[in-house]
Amino acid sequence: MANYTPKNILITGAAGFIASHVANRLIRSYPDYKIVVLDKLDYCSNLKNLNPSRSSPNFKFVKGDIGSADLVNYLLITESIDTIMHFAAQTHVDNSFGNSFEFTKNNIYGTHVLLEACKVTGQIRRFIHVSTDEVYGETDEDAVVGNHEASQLLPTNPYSATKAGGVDRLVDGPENAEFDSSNLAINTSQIGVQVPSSKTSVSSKKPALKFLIYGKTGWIGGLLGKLCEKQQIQYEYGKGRLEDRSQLLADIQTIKPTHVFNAAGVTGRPNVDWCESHKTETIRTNVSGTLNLADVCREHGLLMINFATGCIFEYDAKHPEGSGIGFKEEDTPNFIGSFYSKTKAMVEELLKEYDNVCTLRVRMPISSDLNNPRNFITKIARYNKVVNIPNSMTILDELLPISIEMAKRNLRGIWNFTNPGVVSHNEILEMYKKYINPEFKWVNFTLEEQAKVIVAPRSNNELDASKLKKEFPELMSIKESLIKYVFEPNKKH
Ligand SMILES: O=c1ccn([C@@H]2O[C@H](COP(=O)(O)OP(=O)(O)O[C@H]3O[C@H](CO)[C@@H](O)[C@H](O)[C@H]3O)[C@@H](O)[C@H]2O)c(=O)[nH]1
Repeated sequence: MANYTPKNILITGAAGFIASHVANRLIRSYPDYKIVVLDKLDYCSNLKNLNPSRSSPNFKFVKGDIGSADLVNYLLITESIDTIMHFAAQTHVDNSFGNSFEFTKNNIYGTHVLLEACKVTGQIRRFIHVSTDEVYGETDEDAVVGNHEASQLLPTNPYSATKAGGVDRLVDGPENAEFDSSNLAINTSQIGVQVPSSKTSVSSKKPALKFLIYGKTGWIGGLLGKLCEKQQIQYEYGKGRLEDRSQLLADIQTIKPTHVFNAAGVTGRPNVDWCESHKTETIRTNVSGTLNLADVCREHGLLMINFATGCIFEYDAKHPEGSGIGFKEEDTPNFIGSFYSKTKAMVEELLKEYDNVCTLRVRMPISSDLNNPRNFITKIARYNKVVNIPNSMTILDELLPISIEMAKRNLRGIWNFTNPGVVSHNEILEMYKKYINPEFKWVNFTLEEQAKVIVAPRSNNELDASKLKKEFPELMSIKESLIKYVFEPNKKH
């Protein structure tokens, strides 16, 4: 929660008196926040209240009822809502005597629908429920101490009774929810005077997540499963082939995941040169398959975390080697030297059209398992000759837990998924020598010499990891991470 800043806020009842002021103010003062307002435009609300915001790009109005679970779930998912400010309510006390059912429906059932949606989607970081001071009933005129948040609720009319009902449900909380809930009791007869909010954190409870992971036999897919077990997150591996839409549908229908991880794909054995001689197989899985899965997930309102590659760039005049100027998320790929990279760049471009996809650009992945033949360190330690070029790389031990957190935060779009900074082959092998084997020796060769022993050129680049660092300030630089996660735990000397 420490790093949480709202991005996409749902305001219910925003055409009403109080919420429209809040919505208009937020839209004006925070152009970076997307404000989605939901209101059924009942007798006590008026769309004109939102006139000041109508033309703002960060404003979206949806006419609808908070009592519709389908609508609320749909909105939370498609708009990537992370924060709810819940104002929608039937409020006219007099009406509540003759028409108490409407009050129960809106104020209790409606609130419960919202909370259930928080539980089901598992993506709401903060829920602010605007209530009323009337839940406390009458306070003696000569009372010395006013009501505090934990005071007994003694509503005296059907309206305040429904508000107390809604609040009760909120504070008890939907089980499994992981979000902060704040109750604001507002004295509507004296707008502007607010009882301070009480914060009830239920963040120690686990959210009801269920991950569907593709890539069971792969390195990253295998590690993800282990992480889920460690973090007690429910998960299952997909049985379907990515290129078979009906099998993917069957997986989603039987597993009913909250999120889908795609760590399936061909990267070639022993290396990407394999793709040069297996082009249709590469297309089938990496292109058709990935797009298929993204599309099926989109149809089901599911976020797909896609393990992609950053090997679609190479140093150029604007991003020269050693300059510290890395390629950013929005930069257009400029490396198509290998068939593998070429198709990956094409898929990335197409996936931009899918707003349910989070693309993670992994590079030269490294883990603490130095026996794994996929591990970049293992690879370069075994080659007869190695090139020596600084590159961005991904320390899986640090970054895979971050990918899970990204799913929980429902982050989308493209992310350079590497540790900040670069490290060269020789710098890694020096560390290898220091921590693992003091006898270790290696021979360097040039890219031209390397071209004679491999089929396709390899990409060398620096990715700008500042977007990831901003979201996860604790992210370590590549060299620090290498020492902490790989070399210290494997230290032999
Ligand atoms: O004789 C050699 C062969 C390769 N290399 C270098 O070793 C590194 C790894 O190359 P290679 O083993 O051929 O790996 P790739 O097949 O290019 O695989 C990398 O890129 C793939 C696609 O992104 C990822 O799936 C892999 O995990 C990642 O190691 C690169 O810097 C190469 O330039 C040498 O120094 N000497």
